[in-house]
Amino acid sequence: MDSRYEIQRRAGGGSANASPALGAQSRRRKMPPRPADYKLQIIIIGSRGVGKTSLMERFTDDTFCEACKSTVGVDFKIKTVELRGKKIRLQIWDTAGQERFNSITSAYYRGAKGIVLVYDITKQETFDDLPKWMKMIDKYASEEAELLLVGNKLDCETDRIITRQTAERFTSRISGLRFCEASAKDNFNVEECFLKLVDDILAK
Ligand SMILES: Nc1nc2c(ncn2[C@@H]2O[C@H](COP(=O)(O)OP(=O)(O)OP(=O)(O)O)[C@@H](O)[C@H]2O)c(=O)[nH]1
Repeated sequence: MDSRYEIQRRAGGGSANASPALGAQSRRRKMPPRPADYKLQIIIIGSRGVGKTSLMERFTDDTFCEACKSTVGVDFKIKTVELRGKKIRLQIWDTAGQERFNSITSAYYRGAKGIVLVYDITKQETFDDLPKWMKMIDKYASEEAELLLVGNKLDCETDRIITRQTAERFTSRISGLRFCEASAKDNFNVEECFLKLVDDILAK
């Protein structure tokens, strides 16, 4: 993985300047955490059951839930990362995939600097829904927002319906849309996808 993509460790930062007389434990207690240089909001959207919550939880807590409850409305988690020498506090919004929540979830698009649009590589309908989600982005999100399409459940390769080429063809028709495949279950490419998005936001 690119060495720039270094996840911030909660404890120990900046302890080299502390008095040598202090033990490691007290140094940790005395040092106030360095405030974040940037605060960014990222929103995860896509059809029901594609793995939005699972991707968020894998990225923020490194956990995976086999039988998660469907998201009602919106939920969020915080994760702090270091990229390009900056400390960035990410607020990640996980939205419900069910259409009946669209009026609630659409309110969260505007503030997002990054949008993660997810489909399930084993479910045709979740890919067919992408134009509908793109319309939601056009309608509610900032034009400045960075967009990332994620084909999730890569661990289910034998059940794959949507080829990588098909998804790449879709991506190439939409300016500024990036693409990656990942598995929240196997923890494959999840961190890389999120960090690439954040890096693109910072580069802007
Ligand atoms: N095999 C596999 N299953 C996954 C993966 N990611 C999520 N799942 C499963 O897919 C189901 C739905 O996952 P969620 O994360 O709840 O999906 P969601 O998109 O948040 O769903 P809604 O909240 O209903 O919109 C769960 O049973 C997960 O365990 C993955 O990468 N691989």
